[in-house]
Amino acid sequence: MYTVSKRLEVSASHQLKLDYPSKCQNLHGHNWIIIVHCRSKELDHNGMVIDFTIIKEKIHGRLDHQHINDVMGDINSTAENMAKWIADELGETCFKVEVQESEGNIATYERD
Ligand SMILES: Nc1nc2c(c(=O)[nH]1)N=C([C@H](O)[C@H](O)COP(=O)(O)OP(=O)(O)OP(=O)(O)O)CN2
Ligand SMILES: [Zn+2]
Repeated sequence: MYTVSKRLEVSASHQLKLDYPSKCQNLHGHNWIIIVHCRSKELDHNGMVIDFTIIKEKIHGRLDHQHINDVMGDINSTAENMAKWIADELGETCFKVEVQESEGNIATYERD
């Protein structure tokens, strides 16, 4: 099994939809650190699990300097939901995504 990991930095804005009062409902921003992990038993004909540049285009290209709520539509822009959304964007080869919102706040999504 081969594994590749790609670290991305995404500067963007969001606001959470919550059923309790919170400062996080206000428009604010983060410099998210996102680590994407992809794996495959076989390499493609280019000798890759997935091209790092493709990961950057698909994720950084969609999220950086955007309003995350607009990109994710009806999905609440929590770090947990962002991690799942990123995994779904990349497809089956992506088995784990870590989303770090700030130094102490990290969410991880892993496929079963
Ligand atoms: N489980 C989750 N909890 C929270 C999320 C989330 O995505 N998943 N997100 C937020 C907000 O986005 C908010 O911006 C972060 O809140 P907070 O922890 O207060 O963030 P700080 O950067 O101020 O954290 P410090 O620990 O004070 O540095 C809230 N909760
Ligand atoms: Zn936030």
